[in-house]
Amino acid sequence: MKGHPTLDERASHCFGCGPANPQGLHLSFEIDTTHPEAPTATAHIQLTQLYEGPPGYIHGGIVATLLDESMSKLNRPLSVLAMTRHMEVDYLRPAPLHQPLTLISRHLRREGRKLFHQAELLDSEGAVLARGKGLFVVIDEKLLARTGLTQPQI
Ligand SMILES: CCCCC/C=C\C/C=C\C/C=C\C/C=C\CCCC(=O)SCCNC(=O)CCNC(=O)[C@H](O)C(C)(C)COP(=O)(O)OP(=O)(O)OC[C@H]1O[C@@H](n2cnc3c(N)ncnc32)[C@H](O)[C@@H]1OP(=O)(O)O
Repeated sequence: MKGHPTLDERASHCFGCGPANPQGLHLSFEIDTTHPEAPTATAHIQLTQLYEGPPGYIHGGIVATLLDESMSKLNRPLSVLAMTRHMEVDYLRPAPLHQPLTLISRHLRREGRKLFHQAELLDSEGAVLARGKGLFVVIDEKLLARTGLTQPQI
């Protein structure tokens, strides 16, 4: 790694998706840009007891993390660097550990530097366990430069 690290290099310890974080969730997403104005991001997950909240179920903070991470993955296909400014979560049903679940996010609309996304956590039968809505705000170059980061190829 020479010179300033790129964002991808610095993100390798991201709790949600960083491959180098031994404590992280190691989420991996498939991005679908069939409709470039409305990309989606999908991940297939199955969590262990490390992430337990209520006995047998995923901790609510982890559910929020899953939804946040999933929505954040829509920013790059939309060619922006953005951070979560506001998000809300509906916990509809307890999300079980040790079972295959699907995480899917989609871009809803953009208003200037504000991007509105949505994400859902689904069980294997397609029932929605949790839904998040997020406002992501495009970060400016000054904030990025303050962290010593350079832009990735987006
Ligand atoms: C620090 C550099 C980071 C560089 C990396 C950047 C991106 C990351 C990309 C890849 C990273 C790889 C791994 C992924 C990592 C994490 C994934 C999950 C994502 C996250 O986990 S990321 C962490 C949590 N995140 C934060 O740590 C943000 C802290 N925050 C800030 O740093 C500032 O907040 C900022 C810069 C975001 C904006 O700051 P700001 O000063 O420019 O803008 P302001 O806050 O004023 O709001 C803007 C407009 O939102 C409107 N507004 C507010 N609330 C509203 C609501 N409820 N409904 C409707 N509109 C609302 C206002 O009304 C205004 O609207 P308007 O402009 O029209 O007036």
